[in-house]
Amino acid sequence: MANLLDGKTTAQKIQSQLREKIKTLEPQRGRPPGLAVLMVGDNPASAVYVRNKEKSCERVGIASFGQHFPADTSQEELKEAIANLNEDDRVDGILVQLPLPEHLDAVSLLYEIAPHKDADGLHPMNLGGLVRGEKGLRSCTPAGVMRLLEEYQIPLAGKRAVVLGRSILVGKPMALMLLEANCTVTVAHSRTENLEAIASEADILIAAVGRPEMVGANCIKPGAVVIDVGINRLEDANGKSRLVGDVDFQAAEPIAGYITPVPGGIGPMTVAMLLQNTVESYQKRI
Ligand SMILES: Nc1nc(=O)c2c([nH]1)NC[C@@H]1CN(c3ccc(C(=O)N[C@@H](CCC(=O)O)C(=O)O)cc3)C=[N+]21
Ligand SMILES: [Mg+2]
Repeated sequence: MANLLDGKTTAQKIQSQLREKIKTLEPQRGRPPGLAVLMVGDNPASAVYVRNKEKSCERVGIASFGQHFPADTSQEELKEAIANLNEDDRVDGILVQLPLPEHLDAVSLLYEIAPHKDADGLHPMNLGGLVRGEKGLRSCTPAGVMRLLEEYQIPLAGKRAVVLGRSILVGKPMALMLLEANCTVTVAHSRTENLEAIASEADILIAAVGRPEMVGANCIKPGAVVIDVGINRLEDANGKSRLVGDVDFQAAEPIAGYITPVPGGIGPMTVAMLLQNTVESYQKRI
């Protein structure tokens, strides 16, 4: 049976370290770090994540400046809200919760966030820094994956990594971070031919496709490190909802060497990295 990569415990450890850091910095600074999460509309999954983020902020001592906008909010109104937060000295991190309602253009909004307050690492400036291998704010989910691999001292240099998915939020930055860690990286996606054959060559397999339990036994090399980034809410016959990843955990666990659970894997690591990015911006500001 595979070893479990415990994101929940690791995230708690990171959060306690951040809490200690804030305790020493806050008296010197005269204010706590601040994070603003902007949510538009009533996507129930987003509402859960945003609530989790705010609870975690409270636990470590980060002030929340979250704003919840109605579904029919205009692009201009959001731009103005971001501009105000850019100017607000109490705010160190800004995040626009994705996905946004159809009528809004997420890509152009991400340009509006001041790069030094970009807690999600999605501003073109920060993505560009990642491409160039510079230090800077990093996308939270792939950063969480890297941090968890580091925690368990998984060797990466020279290993074959396969990323399933090519989103701007996860797949693309994930591939670049693995490349920076000297993996040999392949990105596979919905148009990839022979996906199973490619996946099963991976020493490190990252599943970020957004399809419940799509990655099965035929995708996994014996002993591989399997990282499940998927968060899918399924309803069972009794109408009860349960959370599953992109990996068929039951099928994968006997084959993999290491595996992340869902829940308790990359989800909590994502939140921990968001808080860490916020504290990093706070430390850098005068
Ligand atoms: N701009 C932006 N940045 C994001 O980082 C971002 C986003 N948009 N949109 C949505 C996704 C999803 N996401 C999660 C965060 C925490 C959990 C999390 O805490 N999951 C818990 C369980 C939570 C539950 O019970 O529902 C776990 O996996 O153990 C999951 C998913 C951040 N996202
Ligand atoms: Mg895809």
